[in-house]
Amino acid sequence: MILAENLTKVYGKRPVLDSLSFRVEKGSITGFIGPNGAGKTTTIKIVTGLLKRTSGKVEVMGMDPWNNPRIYEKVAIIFTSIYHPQEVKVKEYLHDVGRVYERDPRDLIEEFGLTPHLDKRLSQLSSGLAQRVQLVSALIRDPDLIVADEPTANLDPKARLEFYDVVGRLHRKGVTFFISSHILSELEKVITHVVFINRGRVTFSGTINQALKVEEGEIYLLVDDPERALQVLGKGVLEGGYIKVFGNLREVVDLLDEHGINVITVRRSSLDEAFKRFSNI
Ligand SMILES: Nc1ncnc2c1ncn2[C@@H]1O[C@H](COP(=O)(O)OP(=O)(O)OP(=O)(O)O)[C@@H](O)[C@H]1O
Repeated sequence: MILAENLTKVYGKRPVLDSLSFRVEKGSITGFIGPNGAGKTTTIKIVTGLLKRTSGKVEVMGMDPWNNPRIYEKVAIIFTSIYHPQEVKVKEYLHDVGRVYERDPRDLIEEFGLTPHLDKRLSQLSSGLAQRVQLVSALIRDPDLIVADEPTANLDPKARLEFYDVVGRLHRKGVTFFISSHILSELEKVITHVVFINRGRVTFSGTINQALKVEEGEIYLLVDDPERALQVLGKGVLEGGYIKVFGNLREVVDLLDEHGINVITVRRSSLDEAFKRFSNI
């Protein structure tokens, strides 16, 4: 869906992106993770055709995004807040987008519970509601790919969960996501792939399972027979329904499997720790 090869961006003489290479697989929810100033926004602007790269290759759905309005037919962008004149009313904004993409937005407005808010001005919306309006405006074009730059940065925890709920729902309908964030805790639950960036360099790119793979560490397991699992393992404790055990994930899961115990969910070290490990922080 997205391919970047040796992508660089230099501002003046300052290199901000240093030979970035990564992929966003079709059908994935890829988290783009790095601290402030790492280069996430710069990368996202290049990928969505808003900024010209200095060198390297970028393809989005097989197209070079620079100077290519065709990518906006199938790619939608979501920012932290709506970049649009704030005195405009929700209904004017969404109907205008609908006219551009020749689609009636009324079903989406209803589906996303925006009907009672249509007469509000964008400036009057709570951040959660504003983000829902942005999502609907993105969905009007029926995108195959949604690129989001820190979409939850302004949201309270409840609105963040709602946002990722919608992401999960759209993903099941086939939309691919590339989402930048430095708030990792909720991203971890929803993403399938991850690209770590630090100081303009990609430090890791792969599946979430690869990113969280640790040789030995603390593992949390949800199994169908926790009592027997503890007996089989000969170590570990039960914590809020999960078995917490220190060990090698592969060995632990294989051992339980040999004894016919079904592992329902595995949780390992957090994305935060993985990012630090890959970035040598
Ligand atoms: N127009 C510009 N001119 C010069 N330097 C810039 C420009 N835009 C961004 N930078 C610099 O490039 C670096 C990367 O910025 P970028 O906004 O891409 O990072 P980021 O990972 O998105 O961080 P944040 O979460 O803070 O936005 C920063 O050091 C920033 O100061």
